[in-house]
Amino acid sequence: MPREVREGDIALARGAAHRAFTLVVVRDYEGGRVLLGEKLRGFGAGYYNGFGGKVERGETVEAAAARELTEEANVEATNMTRRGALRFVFDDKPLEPWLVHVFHCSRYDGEIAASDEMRPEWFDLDDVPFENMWADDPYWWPLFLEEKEFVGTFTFTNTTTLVDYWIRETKDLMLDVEAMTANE
Ligand SMILES: Nc1[nH]c(=O)nc2c1ncn2[C@H]1C[C@H](O)[C@@H](COP(=O)(O)OP(=O)(O)OP(=O)(O)O)O1
Repeated sequence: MPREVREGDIALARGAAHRAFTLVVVRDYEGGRVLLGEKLRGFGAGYYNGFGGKVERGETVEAAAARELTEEANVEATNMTRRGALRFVFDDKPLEPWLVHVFHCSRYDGEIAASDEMRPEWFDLDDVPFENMWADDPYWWPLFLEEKEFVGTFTFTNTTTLVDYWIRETKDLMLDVEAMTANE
């Protein structure tokens, strides 16, 4: 079982700067469903997850989130909001900690379609496949579904085994993101 720790108790591995990523979860309010994708290749292959990827040099986090959703699920978000910032610290690979910016989207243009990276699939809210998702997901999904903003840190060993974590709601997400990246 992963251990819950106090905020600040997780030292950043090697003091490395974060690598920024995005993660977009599409929610269909009328249908009571969320859209996830089965990752077909690369990091996290085999897991279901939201859509996202690396923020490219010179790109804003928002632009990266929109771009990745289009690349991976073939739709253009028309209302995306930032909802969380999750830091992932690994003791093996990758070496640098990740900062994943989580977004919520409930309206989009276009037809959802698979890409060579993701196979999209709708899930009822009470049937989210946590057994086939990253081990941190059960800790922040409740906050996401309750429309809260949240920040947290998760430490992994052997890339995918969750060792310890903290997670909390935030009333000022951007202030917390600034604090998390203050030394970069
Ligand atoms: N522990 C974790 N929990 C989670 O829910 N999502 C995670 C996660 N660790 C990584 N992610 C997400 C963040 C991001 O959306 C995705 C990883 O991004 P990718 O490796 O797919 O990046 P790119 O699409 O830029 O990669 P390439 O195009 O293959 O270079 O997985």
